[in-house]
Amino acid sequence: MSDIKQCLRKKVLAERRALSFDRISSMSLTLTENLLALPEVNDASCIMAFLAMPGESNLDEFIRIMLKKGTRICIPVCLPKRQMEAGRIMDMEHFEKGPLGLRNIPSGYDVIEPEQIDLVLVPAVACDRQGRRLGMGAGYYDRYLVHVPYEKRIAALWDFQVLDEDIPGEPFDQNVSAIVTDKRIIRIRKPNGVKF
Ligand SMILES: Nc1nc2c(c(=O)[nH]1)N(C=O)[C@@H](CNc1ccc(C(=O)N[C@@H](CCC(=O)O)C(=O)O)cc1)CN2
Ligand SMILES: Nc1ncnc2c1ncn2[C@@H]1O[C@H](COP(=O)(O)OP(=O)(O)OP(=O)(O)O)[C@@H](O)[C@H]1O
Repeated sequence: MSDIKQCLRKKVLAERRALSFDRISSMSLTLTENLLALPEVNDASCIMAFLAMPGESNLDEFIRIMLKKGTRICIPVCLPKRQMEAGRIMDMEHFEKGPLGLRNIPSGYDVIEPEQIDLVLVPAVACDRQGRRLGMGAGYYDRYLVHVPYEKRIAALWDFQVLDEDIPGEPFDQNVSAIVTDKRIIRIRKPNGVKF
């Protein structure tokens, strides 16, 4: 993996670790508002979200609102060989402790196939303006998003994680078509003839 990627990851993760509780609370509020303003969110009957690890963009309130509205919500479940599947959640309780401070669903969940998902909210350590994403470095999302059309992939992260500099692309990287933060909604212009 490129040194530039590793260096960027380290820098942004350090910024994330330094966030105060109050700052996270206020950023979560506006991120939730921006997500709720997306037509894709209102049109979806099934959304794959994620359960934030400490410091990460937090979708908890968004998920609660969508569950109340009757939208089906699923979250990533890590499988062997760095594969993932989408497990359905019915509420925001009863999780188990996973690595990196992640909350995992206990076994017995319903698996939702990628074809049934209308929108995937993708976590990222950083994104650039072209929709290239830098993740935790395990490639889980790169493998999963192959099964999800480009238009259905939207990154949800804190605004300072959107970088002005380009993230070096690698052949297996899967881009997102939009980025939602606590401050803005960025639509990525797909260059003519380019297939992601
Ligand atoms: N909220 C959220 N959920 C997510 C992701 C994410 O970025 N954010 N992922 C995005 O990809 C996947 C999880 N990614 C992971 C990436 C690395 C390790 C990992 O390195 N695990 C080490 C233990 C590390 C530790 O505890 O310090 C290991 O299993 O050995 C685990 C999960 C799926 N779920
Ligand atoms: N479709 C794929 N098939 C096989 N290997 C892959 C695939 N996609 C990515 N990888 C491998 O996964 C590793 C991690 O990729 P990368 O650094 O882009 O992860 P990331 O996007 O930062 O992490 P994540 O998706 O877990 O958040 C790379 O070394 C790459 O070789």
